Amino acid sequence: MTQKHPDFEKERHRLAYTKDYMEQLLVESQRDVQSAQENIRQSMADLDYLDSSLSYLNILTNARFFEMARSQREGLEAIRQKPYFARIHFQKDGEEAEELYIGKTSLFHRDTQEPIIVDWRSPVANVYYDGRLGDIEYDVRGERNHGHLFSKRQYTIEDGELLDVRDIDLTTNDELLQEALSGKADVRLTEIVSTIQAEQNEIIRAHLKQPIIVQGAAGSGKTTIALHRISYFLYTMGEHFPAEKLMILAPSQLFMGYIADVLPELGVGKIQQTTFSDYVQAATSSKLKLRDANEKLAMLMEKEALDEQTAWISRWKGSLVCKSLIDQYLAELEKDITHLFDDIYLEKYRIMRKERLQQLFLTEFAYMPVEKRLARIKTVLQSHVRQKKKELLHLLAKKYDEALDKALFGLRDADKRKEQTTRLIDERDHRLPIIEKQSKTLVSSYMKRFTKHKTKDLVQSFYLAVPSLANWTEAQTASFLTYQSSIEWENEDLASLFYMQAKWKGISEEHKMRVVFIDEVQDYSEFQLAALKEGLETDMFTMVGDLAQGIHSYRSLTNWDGVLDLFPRANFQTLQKSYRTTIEIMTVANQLLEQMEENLPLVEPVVRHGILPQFHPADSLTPDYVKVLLDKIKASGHRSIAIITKTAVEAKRLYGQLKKTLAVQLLQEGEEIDPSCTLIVPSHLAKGLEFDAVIVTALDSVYRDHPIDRKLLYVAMTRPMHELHLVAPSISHFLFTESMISDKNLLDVVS
Ligand SMILES: Nc1ncnc2c1ncn2[C@@H]1O[C@H](COP(=O)(O)OP(=O)(O)OP(=O)(O)O)[C@@H](O)[C@H]1O
Repeated sequence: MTQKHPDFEKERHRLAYTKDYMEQLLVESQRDVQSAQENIRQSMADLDYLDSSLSYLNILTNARFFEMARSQREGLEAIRQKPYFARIHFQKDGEEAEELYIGKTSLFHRDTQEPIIVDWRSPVANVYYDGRLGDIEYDVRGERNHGHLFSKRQYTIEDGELLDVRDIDLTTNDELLQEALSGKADVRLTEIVSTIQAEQNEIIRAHLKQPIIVQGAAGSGKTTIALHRISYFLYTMGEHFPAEKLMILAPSQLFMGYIADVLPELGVGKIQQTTFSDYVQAATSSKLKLRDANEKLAMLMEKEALDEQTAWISRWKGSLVCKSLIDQYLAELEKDITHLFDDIYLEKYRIMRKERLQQLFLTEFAYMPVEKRLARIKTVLQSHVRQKKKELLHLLAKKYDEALDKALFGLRDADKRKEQTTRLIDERDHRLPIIEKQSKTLVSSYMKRFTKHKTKDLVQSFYLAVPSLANWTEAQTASFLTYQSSIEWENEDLASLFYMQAKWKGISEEHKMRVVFIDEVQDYSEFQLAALKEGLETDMFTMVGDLAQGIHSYRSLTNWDGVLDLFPRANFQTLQKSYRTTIEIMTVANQLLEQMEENLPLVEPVVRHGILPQFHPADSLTPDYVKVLLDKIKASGHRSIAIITKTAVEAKRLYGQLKKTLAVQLLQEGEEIDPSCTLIVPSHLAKGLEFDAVIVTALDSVYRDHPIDRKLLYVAMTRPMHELHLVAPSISHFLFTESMISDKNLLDVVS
């Protein structure tokens, strides 16, 4: 048995003290909840015969009290089994040294205000993640603080029991991290607050109002970090940015399920979680039947390359050239609208000149989207008409009064006088009500000349107009028009759609997010990012991705330069270390990375060893073979296992073959992962996921020496944490040569 830490007993007492205090609070908050409930019940009963406003007030106050007590109770219960995970012994300059225990939320002693637990997101906790021992500096709301860090200590606490205590300094390996990485056999992502590494901490806490772009290796924790940054953001800036104004854009519905449990664990609720496609459709009120994005990918995987036309159009739709052509197109439409303005008359009086209206439209309201400008002009006109009508009625009434006076007192001839006054009275009684009536409908009938358009119709008419705006050859124009007539909507059109909405109608308050987090950003085009940024009028974006996994690169980013141009204030960070995979697996995956055009540095796995990846030469995967293999993997203690195929067709075929005898699930977009099954998943859908062990197959088709295949294979190979198995008739199906096996000893061949 290993030696216990000399302070173990002391720490056990400290834990007992914390737990006791928490129990006491739990009892109190339970009492508070009950008393609030009782008060509400009483006030309800009193409603009928007491002054009801007083009872309502009572109900409201108690409801608020109830909510507070309940949320305190829930908070305490969430950390009951593991109140904290680390301690720093720290002295701020000019103050007494303190021992601060760091956990998922903070807890202060009600009477003494002593911090019993300090939140991991608090400024001082940064010292734990960032600080080396000795003299250190840290920021609190932009102010530099100095201090001295004497020690950092970590705890293993399970079910409220202290199991281990260890001090960490520069020389000790981070055992807690090692433990965290070697365990975990879940198909879901978890929070990592106790083992966040310094380079990850830097990204989580990087200036929150500044955009950040992270190029991170597979398994470097990008998704995890993005989620922790959200939690940190709300903790630090939640007062100014409510959770409803934060949005995380995930690559798929499937992925959202995969991250769903982490956010509540990190104390994050209510934030918008969606995909780019769903968000754009909601924000533009369009329901689109989008062509399956993977159709093109499948085409790419079968052919040498997408046919030049298709690739060219996809690239163009995601480019800033397309964006500037929309600007040109909209400028033309604006011109057309400008010509529609006429002088506006109330009865026979001109009450506003068209030049004034044009000036409002083109200059004064130019900062607004087109339809918003027209709506504003309508309001301006309405109040102007109201005003003018009043003036006019007053003026005319006065004019008729004077004329009547003149007729009554100026005309001697009684007949003439009568005729004149009657005429004047008739005329007045006819005209004034007409003015009154006309004024009511004048503006709305004037505004009818400006027809409203659906955003998606505008995009379609833009596409029809493009050939006259772009410098295309006849052949390009012809292929574009043929292409457009063959499809309805596809992922590539979403940028135009969102941008058009922003410029023409504006993004409604409900969809106007103020802070955006994007995972797998390498799959976005420059235009998609530009459209989001302009439409939302913010650059507070956290963007994480990996160019090596850019399997849609025919239509998305191939380098970061363009994104840096779009976000000139951005902080650019790279993460090279992989926390997911063993050294043995990463060494094989790195062979692929070396062959890629992106020139990305090799991934450094954290020091964790496992078995060599195994190559199983086989023409097919029979149920018997899979069963033996799965049993062997499970015997090593691994639970989450996936078979990753190259194509969706192969996945389906394998599923058909295995489902009768084995518990397998064919993973499809929009489905939940069933942890009790072995998953069968095509490589493009495996992106972002992780498993204990992965079996990569290339049975029906080979991974070719082609950028897209290399990326797909790289994605597949970087999914496992512990074991990688490759199954194909020949090792060349995985882009490896025999010498890699014999000379470099990278793989084990299992016959
Ligand atoms: N500091 C850490 N402590 C413990 N586990 C970590 C840490 N950082 C990352 N991990 C784990 O490493 C794995 C990979 O993390 P994550 O999925 O966030 O990486 P990623 O960069 O998004 O990967 P990919 O690009 O392959 O999708 C997860 O299991 C995560 O919990």
